[in-house]
Amino acid sequence: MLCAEQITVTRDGLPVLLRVGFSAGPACALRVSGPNGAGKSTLLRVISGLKRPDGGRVTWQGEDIALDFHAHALRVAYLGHRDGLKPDLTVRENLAIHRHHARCDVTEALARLGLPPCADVPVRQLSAGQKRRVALAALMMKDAPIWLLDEPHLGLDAAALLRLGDVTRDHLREGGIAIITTHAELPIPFTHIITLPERPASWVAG
Ligand SMILES: Nc1ncnc2c1ncn2[C@@H]1O[C@H](COP(=O)(O)OP(=O)(O)OP(=O)(O)O)[C@@H](O)[C@H]1O
Repeated sequence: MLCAEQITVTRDGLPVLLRVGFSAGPACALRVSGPNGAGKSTLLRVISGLKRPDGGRVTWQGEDIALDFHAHALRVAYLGHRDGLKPDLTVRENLAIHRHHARCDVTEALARLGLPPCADVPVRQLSAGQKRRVALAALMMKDAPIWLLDEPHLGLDAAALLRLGDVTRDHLREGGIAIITTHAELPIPFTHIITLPERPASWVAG
């Protein structure tokens, strides 16, 4: 069970998140919604352990993730706005980086995201949507129970959105957790939704 308890984050002395909480167990698909600037990406970074909250805590199986960030990083697969790929390596070589302790091999990951035609192309030559597919293939290779997807639909065409839905549903069927920020309709059976409120004007530094 993953729990966020009373998460508060401030920037420049002003709150971005104020006492946000949720629990997510096996097969939970949590949609995080809210207007631009509401703190969705910030919440994902806190759950990933990349950002420490100013108040509250995140726990996994009842234990504060702050006790061992290295262990937490191993259980999280995070897709941020940037794809985190190595531009001079081919698609296949980028995925091969994740082959140790992977939940599937490179060939399967390529196939699941429709990437075989560009498997041997350097990533820098790919379109934005193709890069996003590679990032998703890398994510599904990681044997991690917690998926954190920050606007995963960006750049994806209709076929790729269906593939995103397929791999996410498989992850949920295997007992995984998916926490997803999105402004789009995704083919994912969300079981929980949290909506972050718009930041009051008095909270936004001007
Ligand atoms: N590096 C930063 N320094 C200062 N303030 C920041 C920084 N990053 C984000 N913020 C503030 O935190 C607020 C929340 O940002 P965040 O990226 O979490 O929002 P979001 O809900 O993901 O927005 P969007 O829908 O536009 O992606 C923003 O309004 C911004 O004012």
